[in-house]
Amino acid sequence: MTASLPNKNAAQEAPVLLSVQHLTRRFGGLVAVNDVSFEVRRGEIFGLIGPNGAGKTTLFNLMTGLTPPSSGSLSFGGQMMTGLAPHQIAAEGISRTFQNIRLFGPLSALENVKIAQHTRTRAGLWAGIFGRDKAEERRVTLRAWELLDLVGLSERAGEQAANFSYGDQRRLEIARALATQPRALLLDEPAAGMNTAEKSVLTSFIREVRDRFDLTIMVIEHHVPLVMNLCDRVAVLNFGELIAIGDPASVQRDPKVIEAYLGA
Ligand SMILES: Nc1ncnc2c1ncn2[C@@H]1O[C@H](COP(=O)(O)OP(=O)(O)OP(=O)(O)O)[C@@H](O)[C@H]1O
Repeated sequence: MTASLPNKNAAQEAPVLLSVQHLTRRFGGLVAVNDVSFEVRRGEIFGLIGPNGAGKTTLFNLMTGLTPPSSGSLSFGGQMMTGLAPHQIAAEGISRTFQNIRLFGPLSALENVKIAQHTRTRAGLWAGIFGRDKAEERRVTLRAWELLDLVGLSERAGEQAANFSYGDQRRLEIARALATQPRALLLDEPAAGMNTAEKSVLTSFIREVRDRFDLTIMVIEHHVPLVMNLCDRVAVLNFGELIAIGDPASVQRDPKVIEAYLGA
């Protein structure tokens, strides 16, 4: 696996891919995401941090259609995504992983990646359930092998996902997310549950995935050294509000950010 430098300058000049405008989500009296606006440029690795309960996962849920916004909008590649169902947003090219891993535990790693491809294959979901034609099946299987190889799991393709370590399950989740051929990948705490050795290779792995698939990546992560090393820019949420955005070093020095973390 080859490490690459963050393409910070390239990302700064690249066109905007994701535009979040005044996104707000209320749950009863609680404003989980409060009038949040920012833009992510093509090719960026964009971090989203903040204390527990700050609204990070809710923001990902809003961006992937799992939770409808109370107000505000998301556009992707200039196209409005607000109001689309999760499978439509995935088909447009925004894919994600989850904080609580959502693999099919009893199925093999290979089957997990094959099933994830249904949003992109010609025959769609019905074929995922009732079987594809032979040529399509071969293509889907080959691509699943390629993705497992990329995340370093091809030698365990036949093993049940439930038997994998946390770190390997997270890598398998990334392979699944890539199976839909996204343009943007949203990673919700990819280092959670990983041991130190797994965490140390995660940065170069995520950069390699970005470079190889020409992706734009947003990442929620509590592990601060990882965020600081990995991300071109970082946004900070606190009580649902965007309190800081910028390069990792300046965000880390921002008094509002320091106060949010010390007060948490
Ligand atoms: N479906 C829901 N119904 C009611 N409240 C919710 C719901 N989802 C999230 N919340 C609340 O919204 C707030 C933001 O939660 P969210 O999970 O987005 O935070 P987070 O920044 O991802 O936290 P963590 O770092 O702990 O995962 C919390 O107060 C949470 O309890």
